[in-house]
Amino acid sequence: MRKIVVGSRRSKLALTQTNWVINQLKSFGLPFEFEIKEIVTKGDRILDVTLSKVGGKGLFVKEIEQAMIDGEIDMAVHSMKDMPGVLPDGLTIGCIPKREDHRDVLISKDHKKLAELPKGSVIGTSSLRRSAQLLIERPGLEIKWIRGNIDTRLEKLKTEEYDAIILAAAGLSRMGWSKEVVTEFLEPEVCLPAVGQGALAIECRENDNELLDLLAKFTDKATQLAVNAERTFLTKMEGGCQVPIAGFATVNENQEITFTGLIASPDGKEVYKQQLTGKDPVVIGGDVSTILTEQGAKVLIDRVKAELDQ
Ligand SMILES: NCc1[nH]cc(CCC(=O)O)c1CC(=O)O
Repeated sequence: MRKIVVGSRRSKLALTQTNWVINQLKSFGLPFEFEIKEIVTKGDRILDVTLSKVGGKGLFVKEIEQAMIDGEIDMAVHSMKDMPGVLPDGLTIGCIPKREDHRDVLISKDHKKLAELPKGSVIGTSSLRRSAQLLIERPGLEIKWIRGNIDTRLEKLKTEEYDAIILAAAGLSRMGWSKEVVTEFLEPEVCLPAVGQGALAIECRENDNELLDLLAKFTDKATQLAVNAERTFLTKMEGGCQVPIAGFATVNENQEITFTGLIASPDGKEVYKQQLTGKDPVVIGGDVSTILTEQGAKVLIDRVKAELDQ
């Protein structure tokens, strides 16, 4: 019987997601054994700087990918939104399970919704995407960076000078937090999610056909289409988490994809947003990128990146 070694970060969310996927795969009753190997990534070691300054996305996945290339592990479960747009040679996303809740949520100290928070309220987030969109909606709010895993952030809301924090609904529900901690679910019209938010990526070696056959059974077609449109947009815009970039797609019963892409300045004063519907995820993700670029979004991205480098 083949033993599949699954690499995972040591965080509670990563281990929960990894165990969930393994249990789903086991339920197919196929002749595989699974073993988890924990890997500490750069993103886990560096906790005191904002993500955008230390290199954004790849942080949580690079070391895990190297272990896969070296044959130390066979597969890994990532949050899709932590995945860079382009994968290293030899690796592939073998499976995309059905997406969890795609929304961001507001959790505030005295249960005040976004519209009710007094001017000057301090919101904890380290995502430029979230802060830019909050400032578009409520220019009077103050943003304060916050780092750490989900539990740490909820604790900091209680003990530090934050009036509210923003988290992904998917992370909360995978960790078993009840909906009761949530003050308000932010719909995509208010806070467009990160590319891939709420979805998982199961990564493996491109030539591991045995494992790829198993993983194929577990892919959700609608999620795959949506994520494909979103990631095409991400790659074409050359965004990372260094710039406020958001992209979210839904798929209807006729397999039609509606994709919305957004690029904004960190202060929320400059916004480029476009929605398209179509059948081909690569075409609509690419077309939204082209339209936003023509409107000036690429110039904005380059400017924001140059400011960060200073
Ligand atoms: N930024 C870190 C991160 N990466 C994935 C999730 C969980 C949600 C998801 O899978 O999209 C989170 C936590 C959060 O943003 O609140």
